[in-house]
Amino acid sequence: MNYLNPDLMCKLADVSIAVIGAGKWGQALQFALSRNVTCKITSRHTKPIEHFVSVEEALNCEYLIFALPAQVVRGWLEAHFTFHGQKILVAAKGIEQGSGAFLNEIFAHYVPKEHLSFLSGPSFASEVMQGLPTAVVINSSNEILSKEFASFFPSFMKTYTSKDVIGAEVCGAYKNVLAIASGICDGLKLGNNARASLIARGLVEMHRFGKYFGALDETFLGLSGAGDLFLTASSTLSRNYRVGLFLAEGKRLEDILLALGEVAEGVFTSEAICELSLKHTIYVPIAHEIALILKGKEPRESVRDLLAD
Ligand SMILES: NC(=O)C1=CN([C@@H]2O[C@H](COP(=O)(O)OP(=O)(O)OC[C@H]3O[C@@H](n4cnc5c(N)ncnc54)[C@H](OP(=O)(O)O)[C@@H]3O)[C@@H](O)[C@H]2O)C=CC1
Ligand SMILES: O=C(CO)COP(=O)(O)O
Repeated sequence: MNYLNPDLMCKLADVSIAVIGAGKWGQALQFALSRNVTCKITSRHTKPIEHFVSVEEALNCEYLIFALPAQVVRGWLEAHFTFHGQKILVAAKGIEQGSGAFLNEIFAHYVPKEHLSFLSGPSFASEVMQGLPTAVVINSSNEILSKEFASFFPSFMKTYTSKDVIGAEVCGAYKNVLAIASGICDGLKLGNNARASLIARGLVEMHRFGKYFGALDETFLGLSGAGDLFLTASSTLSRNYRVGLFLAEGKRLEDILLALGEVAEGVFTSEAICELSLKHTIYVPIAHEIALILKGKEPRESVRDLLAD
């Protein structure tokens, strides 16, 4: 059943929109948007998906949704993208390792700010793929753009809008690191008290980090912050949480990532957060310990250090 009014449905029929990146999230977003619009999709590898098109054809669409891992976005834009008025929704969640650049900073080299928006909130691709109720936030300095993208989403996905781009970005990226921490905590069987404390302290830590970059308090209490953190840090559906579980079992990171076969952004973002916190003197003890564990530190030693801190 579609409850959209007939005028809006006529307009939606003409929308030209494509998803860039046919991984788990890209395919789930295409599935969701296809309830209302004809949504094309493209990817590095050709896939047998309806409305799969070439990169060139996708880039000719008026609306583009980027569902690529954060670490490859800059290279992809450099290789393929020319701006000719497209409106963009960035669906990735991560901070670039090495530069410490936020995605809005990377995209700003290619696209004017008023053409950019960012998706956030608790949204496992596998549940969106089943049409289960999901709430997300579209964040942009351009509220008209946020509302345009919001109008494309199906009724099972409730969309909110916000102007706090940096807040949404920090929350989406930081919670992946905290999900690894939570997976480690559960993998070590430290108990429910420990996990709740870790998630609560994690929320304080990501708030402190985000405030430094100008994020709004309310973003951390809402869907983008607490919502996505609670989801990801407490479910084996999360790839980042599963990375943590396997690290606690003593598995090697290379083997974990190979077996995962999908991106776990927290692995790279933990390093980016450490780089930024060092540069700007921000206290980020959990992200710091996760970065050390990913480089080989014994997880139990990190727990001891965090408790002693
Ligand atoms: N999965 C989820 O539940 C959610 C994911 N996200 C975020 O969305 C982003 C994408 O995640 P997800 O789709 O799940 O990840 P996947 O690992 O499932 O897919 C990654 C996609 O990126 C493409 N890709 C990988 N490396 C390159 C490269 N070097 N050049 C071009 N394309 C590349 C792959 O293309 P190909 O398959 O053609 O090789 C694939 O389409 C991440 O930032 C993630 O945090 C956000 C919310 C929910
Ligand atoms: O961002 C997500 C849900 O909102 C997906 O988390 P994972 O990448 O850890 O699976």
